[in-house]
Amino acid sequence: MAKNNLRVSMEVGNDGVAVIKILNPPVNALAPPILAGLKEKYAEAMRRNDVKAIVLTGEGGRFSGGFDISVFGLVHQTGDLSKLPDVSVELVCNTIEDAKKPSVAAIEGLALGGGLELTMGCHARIATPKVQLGLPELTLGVIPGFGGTQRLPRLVGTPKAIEMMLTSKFIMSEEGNKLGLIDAIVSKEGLLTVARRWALDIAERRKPWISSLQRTDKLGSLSESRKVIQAAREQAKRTAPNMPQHQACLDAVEEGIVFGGYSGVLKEVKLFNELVLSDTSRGLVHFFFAQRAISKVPNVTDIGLRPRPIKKVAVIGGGLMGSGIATALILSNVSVVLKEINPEYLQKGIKTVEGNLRSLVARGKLTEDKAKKALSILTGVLDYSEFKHVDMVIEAVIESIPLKQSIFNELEKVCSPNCILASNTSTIDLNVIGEKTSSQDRIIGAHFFSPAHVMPLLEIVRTDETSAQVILDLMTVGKAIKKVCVVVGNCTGFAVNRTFFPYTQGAHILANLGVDVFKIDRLISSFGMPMGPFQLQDLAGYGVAMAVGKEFSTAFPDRTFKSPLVELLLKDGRNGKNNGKGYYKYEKGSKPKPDLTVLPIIKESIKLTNLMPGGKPLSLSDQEIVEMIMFPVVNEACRVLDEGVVVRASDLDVASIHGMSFPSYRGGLVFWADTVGAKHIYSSLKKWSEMYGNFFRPSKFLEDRAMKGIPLSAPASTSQAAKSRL
Ligand SMILES: C[C@H](O)CC(=O)SCCNC(=O)CCNC(=O)[C@H](O)C(C)(C)COP(=O)(O)OP(=O)(O)OC[C@H]1O[C@@H](n2cnc3c(N)ncnc32)[C@H](O)[C@@H]1OP(=O)(O)O
Repeated sequence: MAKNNLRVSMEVGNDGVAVIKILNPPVNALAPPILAGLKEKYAEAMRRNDVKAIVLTGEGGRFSGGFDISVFGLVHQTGDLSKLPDVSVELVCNTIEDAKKPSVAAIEGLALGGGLELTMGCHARIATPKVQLGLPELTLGVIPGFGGTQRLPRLVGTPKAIEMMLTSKFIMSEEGNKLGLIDAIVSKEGLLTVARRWALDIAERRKPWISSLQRTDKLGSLSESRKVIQAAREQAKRTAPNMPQHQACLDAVEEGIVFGGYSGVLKEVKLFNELVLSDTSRGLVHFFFAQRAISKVPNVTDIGLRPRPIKKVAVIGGGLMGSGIATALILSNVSVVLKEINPEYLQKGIKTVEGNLRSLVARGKLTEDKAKKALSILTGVLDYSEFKHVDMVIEAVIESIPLKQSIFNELEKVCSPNCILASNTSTIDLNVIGEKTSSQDRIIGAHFFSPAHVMPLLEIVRTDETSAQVILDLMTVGKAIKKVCVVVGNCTGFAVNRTFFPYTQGAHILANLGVDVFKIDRLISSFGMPMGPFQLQDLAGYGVAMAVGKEFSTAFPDRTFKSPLVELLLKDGRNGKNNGKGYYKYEKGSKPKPDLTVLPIIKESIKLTNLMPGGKPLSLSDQEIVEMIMFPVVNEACRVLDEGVVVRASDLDVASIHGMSFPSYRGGLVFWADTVGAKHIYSSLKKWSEMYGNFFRPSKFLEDRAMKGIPLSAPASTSQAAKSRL
């Protein structure tokens, strides 16, 4: 964030209105100097006799994106809470709300978090159309801390306020106006004029002088409010079991309703200060900045290149992946030519796209109109004649090297020389795919995760030859279709699948050591993964497990564990969720239930592998079970970092969260590993490798860092950087 031009200005007009303006591009974050500046300007406005009222606004078309999140980072590093200025009582209550001159907020663009909280301390709020209003603090592991938990319920009612805070979703100014959060919506041109007049009207008592904190008219009765809060508590227990900020937010709301707004404000500050220091906040704040860092790719985004427009994309293959990719593109207004090899497959592909859109409409995520519009820019084709007009091709056919090579060979002939040639392969080396072409500079991996129109991650895989322009173009398309794009180097499994291949294998080792598979799944779910490794395998289907297992055992034979279990399950007629029979039973309309008839099959596998020391099942603590599954994943992440497959460790954090649903409140895989400590991970893996074999053998990178006490996330040394694949 640019710090040099950060300031608060004040201009007093002939009408007696002081316009106080926040300037801290790009989002007018409320950094400590801005908050100090606000206090200073307010003091001046109170002193000056020529000031009757105040308009508070933001420069550059945005009111404010809230408190400066980098200050949380500083608090996390130092543990020093004094870095958090007293804003809630000092500035919002005493300086703005209880002032002897009224304030009106003039809001453009967005008012989020502390930004919205400042406006709620004002005596009225005027906004332009389509302003984003919200309190997303829970996504940072804290609660609103400038009085938001008190004033929002008083302005929009308790149920809506709780919904807005617990989901962290913003509303638009139009809805805010209906709810009573916004007093009037006016055009951009009229904003300051109306706000000034409104402020004077309050000062001269033509309009009511309302302090939000004193209001009670929207709170409803105590018993009603308690019911709403209790229901929210129950829901949060289910949806956010490991996140303390949800219950804390409800505690603050409840305090204010029971004991009054000011008590609520004091409770809120207390809870806020406790939460800022929590591991959850540390993880989520790290994740916030990590997500923003991925868009900065050295020698790609910092060399003055401009993205070329990508308006039309050809997708080859209408299977699950191809049709998902096509859906993602047309949903964001990118025209798609979907190619298949015969009318039957083509029809099936188009039907899948239609089905994807229908299910989004059914879930209220898309309107009928938008679905129709999206379909209107999809064309099905059986040959390459349309390809000369496309800006990019994404190949999404089965994982066959000769097939992919022949397709890329053909593409080179039929596409324009500037067309980007992308493959959605999840395993095959891109250099091999492009081997028979002379277009290596425009060949790139576009690795979507299934279902491609739902999963947020797009791994952009570059080779040594891929040009910076092509990488930038794919990053731009990815962003346009609302994907989180992480640029990675070329290796088996790329960053995510490579890092996580030991996840299932570790689980299989434990199963073969006699640990209950359902217990493993339960513990891994409580760790924060959406489901355990066995349920995940059921979901993906055993065919995938076999294919992926083969790929990794070829690439990394020294450390793959070959479990006979999947083959035995297949032999028993099980194929996971696909046929309703796996480790779990799948019946329509009910949750998967552990299928105890799988136990003899696991026993057979145990017999074949003969891993159990003395033939007895291993007795492990819950923590050891989680660690024996997650530490090998960290170990592989270390190799990925060592080989420079990602630009920075935090990219792997983002990729693990968006690609594998690793819990965001743990900050991502590497961040979490550093909270556990390299030393403990290393010594545990070393011990297990001696007991159970090479699968657990710690990598050199992990060993080095553990010995030297360097965090795994620390940037690579010069010698390591030299090996980078990026
Ligand atoms: C006490 C209070 O209750 C506590 C708080 O207020 S906590 C803060 C609550 N506010 C938020 O959570 C909003 C966080 N910001 C956002 O969601 C989005 O940045 C946004 C919707 C404001 C803008 O999105 P977008 O236009 O896509 O820009 P985006 O790339 O995210 O951000 C632009 C830059 O501003 C920075 N930024 C955004 N909000 C920031 C904030 N509140 N503090 C510090 N930096 C911030 C980003 O890190 C990024 O910096 P970079 O260019 O150096 O990478």
